[in-house]
Amino acid sequence: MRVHVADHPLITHKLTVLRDSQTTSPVFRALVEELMTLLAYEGTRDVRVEPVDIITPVAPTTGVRIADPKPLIVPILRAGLGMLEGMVKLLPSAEVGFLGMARNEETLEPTTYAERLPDDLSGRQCFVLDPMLATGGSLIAAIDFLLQRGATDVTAICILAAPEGLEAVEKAMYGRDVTVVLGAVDEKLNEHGYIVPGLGDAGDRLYGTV
Ligand SMILES: O=P(O)(O)OC[C@H]1O[C@H](OP(=O)(O)OP(=O)(O)O)[C@H](O)[C@@H]1O
Ligand SMILES: O=c1cc[nH]c(=O)[nH]1
Ligand SMILES: [Mg+2]
Repeated sequence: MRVHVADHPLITHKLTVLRDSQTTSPVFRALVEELMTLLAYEGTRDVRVEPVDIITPVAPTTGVRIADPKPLIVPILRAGLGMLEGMVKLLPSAEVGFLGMARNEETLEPTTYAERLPDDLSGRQCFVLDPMLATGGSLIAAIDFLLQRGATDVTAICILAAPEGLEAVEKAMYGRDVTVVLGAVDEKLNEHGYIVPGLGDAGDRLYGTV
């Protein structure tokens, strides 16, 4: 498994505003989308392309286009939904599938409550979107799901991770064609499984249930 932590002052700046408990839901939503666009640049570095012949006003040339089968973007509901728009802006030809997952706040175990994905993902390149990688349980379950359906390579894009969760994902995905792109790796998890310093509950902050 490959891990890439974005190291860019614009990302760190936007992350600081995102973390601030005074930041309102509308601003939080806008920042998640902007951060997604910046992380997508890194996350799509290995997107598959194929050659295409075109004619410019001056001369014929060969360029590239996103290859078939088109990539599949999979936001993990709810919080991953906040990242979807930023990703489809950069990859408008991609297909979108959905996984609904909720972490039990006592046991910290994830459950999958909704799934809307193509049955056969053979040969598909998948991009999983979830802002938070805490214990890693949700991301491991989501990636396992896609690999079992035949996905060949999976890139997860997360805004924040805890070192404990990242290690768990690395262990679970050892030897698999999986890449994790992160905005930052924070200090630790607290006793409630929250990322410290983190940003709180991403789903609640996006959709205003606090
Ligand atoms: O790494 P983990 O310990 O599994 O935690 C991370 C998960 O927790 C959050 O979702 P949550 O379960 O709060 O659902 P929500 O997006 O509906 O708020 C987050 O968006 C991840 O999916
Ligand atoms: O810090 C955390 C951990 C899990 N889910 C979140 O939304 N935030
Ligand atoms: Mg939540």
